[in-house]
Amino acid sequence: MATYAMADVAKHATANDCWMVIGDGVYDLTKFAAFHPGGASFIVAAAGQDATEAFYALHRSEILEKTAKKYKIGTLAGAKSLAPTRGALSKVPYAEPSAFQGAPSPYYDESHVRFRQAVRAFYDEHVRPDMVQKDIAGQPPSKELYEKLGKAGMFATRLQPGPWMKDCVDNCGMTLPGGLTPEKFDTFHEMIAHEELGRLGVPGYCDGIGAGFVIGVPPVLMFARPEVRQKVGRECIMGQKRICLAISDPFAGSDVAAIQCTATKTPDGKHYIVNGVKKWITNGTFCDYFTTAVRTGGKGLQALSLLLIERGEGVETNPIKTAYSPAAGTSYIIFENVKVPVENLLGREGDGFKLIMHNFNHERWMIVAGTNGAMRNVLKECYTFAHQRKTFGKKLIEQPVIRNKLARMTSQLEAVECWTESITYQMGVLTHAQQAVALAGPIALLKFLCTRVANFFADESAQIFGGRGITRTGMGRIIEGFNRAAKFSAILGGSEEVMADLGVKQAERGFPADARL
Ligand code: HEM
Repeated sequence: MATYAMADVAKHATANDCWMVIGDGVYDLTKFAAFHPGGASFIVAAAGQDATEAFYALHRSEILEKTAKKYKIGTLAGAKSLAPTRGALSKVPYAEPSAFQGAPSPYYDESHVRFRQAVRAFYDEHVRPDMVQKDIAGQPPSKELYEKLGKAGMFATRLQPGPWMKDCVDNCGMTLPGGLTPEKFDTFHEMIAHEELGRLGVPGYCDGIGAGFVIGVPPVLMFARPEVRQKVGRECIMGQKRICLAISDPFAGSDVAAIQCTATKTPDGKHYIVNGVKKWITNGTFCDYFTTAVRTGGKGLQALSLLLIERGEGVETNPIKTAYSPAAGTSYIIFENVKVPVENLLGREGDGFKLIMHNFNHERWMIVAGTNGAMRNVLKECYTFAHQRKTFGKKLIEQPVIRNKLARMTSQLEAVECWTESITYQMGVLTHAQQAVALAGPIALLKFLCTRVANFFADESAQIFGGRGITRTGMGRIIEGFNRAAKFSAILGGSEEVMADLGVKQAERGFPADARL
């Protein structure tokens, strides 16, 4: 591409011959002006000039990569590119957890930095380019994308460390991001994997990328019979098949004991016949397997079991319209006389509640990690916008009221992240049984805190962005999307109220009988 001086650009300063500079690029916008969504007049007014500041006051960088690409005719001599680099860590204050902006930390080493960059670069290349359009169109991630994600280890690294990772590396041709090995993979790599997906800032489409997998496959990997475990585990980790977790039904959300869906054994003892309904099941509209809570006996928690149901006769999945995109595949599922082999029982009959609880701590922690990632991105957006946007003749960052909002958001997120790291460390060193005793309460309280802070973020970030914070496309699209989805984390995996109560009740268990003021 040609290199121009500013004097060359200045010669093309009319509606019929309209060049301008944005960043380090020289654009000929003569033909585009009439199609400009903001109107032709702005383009013509900037003809022959360096429009960088005006452009960034009103647009996101991605517009240059997409719409403007075909109008780029060269670069400006000596100018610096402002385009974000694929996979790069941000230098915007607090846009990354402190260890990823150079601060020392006991939790991370160089492999975590490489891993975060590789995961981000993968998403930048394979997901970011069309995620917004697909989210708006309500189109779930394609089968091809699922397989690409599987092969690149993007699903495996969103599971707890376990033998399944090495199995897929050794036997299914899977590689791991950033040259990681299964032996090196730990709970912090996993936390980063969840954060990075949340960070993409398109909650509906991104939940379409395996939100069902991360909660649906662990019971299969841990409690299925060996043949079922290997087959289904590999298929799902490699992205060839899709799975979801079907616990809630219309009468039972956080109140798992009220589940009504039944599974009755056939007289020959070879099958279960499943009847019932499940509601709010993420990824249900497009998945192949359903890890399902069913009632195999009478009433109460002891009559619950977990069953792996394959899509087939008698399984009907219908979309539920939620506040975010149908790309997440949120579903209402009807099981009508579905025949399921008894080999698909996970654990033993009556173990359902135990297995669900086993999964819940991890699910709640995972929701926290994803929400933290989303909040980091919102914070980055807010700091950056506050520098780009001018009102009353000043940049937003020069207004004390905006700095106060940033201070409150930053300090709250830093506090949540530090507690998340501390619990992540404990998860990595405690056995599962120890975690169930020691971490159920703290994880519940962490989720409670995290989603309260997310609520605060939703509120304050929209105030910083103003009208753009309530607009689906354009500069504030991430803020608007975050606002629409912030409630999901506060409800899914155990509501905020249940989390708070559980946390304190768990603490009560260890209350010393001799404690006095
Ligand atoms: C390569 C050059 C440009 C391209 C490709 C471009 C593209 C766009 C697009 C796609 C939108 C709609 C954004 C949305 O989804 O809300 C938009 C809006 C707008 N653009 Fe541009 N634009 C360019 C340059 C400029 C320049 C130089 C100015 C003037 C200084 C300008 C002023 C505006 C305004 C005022 C809006 C309305 C959006 C708002 O107020 O938030 N544009 N532009």
